[in-house]
Amino acid sequence: MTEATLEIDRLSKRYGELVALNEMTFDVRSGELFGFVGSNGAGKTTTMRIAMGVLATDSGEVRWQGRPVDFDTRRKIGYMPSERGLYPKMKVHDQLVYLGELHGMVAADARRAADEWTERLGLAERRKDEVQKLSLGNQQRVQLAAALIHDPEVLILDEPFSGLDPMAVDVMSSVLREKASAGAPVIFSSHQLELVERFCDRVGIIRSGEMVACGTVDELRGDAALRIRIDVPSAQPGWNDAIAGVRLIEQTGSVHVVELSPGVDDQRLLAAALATGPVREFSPHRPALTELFRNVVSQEVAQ
Ligand SMILES: Nc1ncnc2c1ncn2[C@@H]1O[C@H](COP(=O)(O)OP(=O)(O)OP(=O)(O)O)[C@@H](O)[C@H]1O
Repeated sequence: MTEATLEIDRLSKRYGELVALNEMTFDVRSGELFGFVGSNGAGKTTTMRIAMGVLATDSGEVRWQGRPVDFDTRRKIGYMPSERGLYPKMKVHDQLVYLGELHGMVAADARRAADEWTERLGLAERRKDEVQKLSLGNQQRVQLAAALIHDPEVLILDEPFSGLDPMAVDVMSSVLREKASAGAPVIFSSHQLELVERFCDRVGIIRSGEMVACGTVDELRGDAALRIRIDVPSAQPGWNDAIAGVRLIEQTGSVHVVELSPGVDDQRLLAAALATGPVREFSPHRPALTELFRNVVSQEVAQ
């Protein structure tokens, strides 16, 4: 394990009978953008709150640079809670300076950082406004500034993109990428799977408090069964029935997406397709993260 890694090691958490986390384990490496996804109630917020130390774990450990996260280490983490944690009546700039000082910055440094981040995040005109007078999207920008003000070594962000307009998504994305490029591990939760797929280096899909798939989107695809997209305009229904291990997933007009069981020879399928007449398309179908996610969720239902 490299030193600059945030390790989430077998975290378990119960609320009475409810198992919120069951040995949740993964790591986020230096310079990496890690997308943390899962259904509502899967355990994302619980994991992040434990990692930040605002919630106690029943068992397991969170480590940063090989050492358990403690009070001092926590000051090196930038955290954006899902419930948002700003003081509504405090002015934007004052609030950021105050939060910077809480993290141990001297006032002049905190003021300079508040100037820089409000500028960078498009809030320069709003510095003297009370937070409660800002739109939700702008409050979220302030929340991001609050997570960044003390130049943290690690970023843990709970749904930072929810409710942002496309311009704000771009600003948020470039800031997070910049922090990762500077060496920080960046973990964020999101239900916007297209964005996660486009943006993250690795993705962790959790289900019922456990990590069930973790890796690059390509690696996650590697675990999925091979799917092929075939356009056979002259085919009659049942044209592929003779080949065992081929399952029709969807059909739109003459375009079929089929799934092949392990060991099924795709060339036999191609021969069957050619036997129907012209074949306009025959290509591996690369499932999007949304589809991979649905597969994981449907396994949950099937269990
Ligand atoms: N304080 C609490 N008391 C009891 N149960 C709780 C508490 N906090 C969370 N839970 C439960 O723990 C489970 C995990 O919740 P958590 O908020 O971590 O999920 P999540 O993945 O962040 O969900 P979402 O995508 O909806 O934000 C859920 O079943 C939730 O109802």
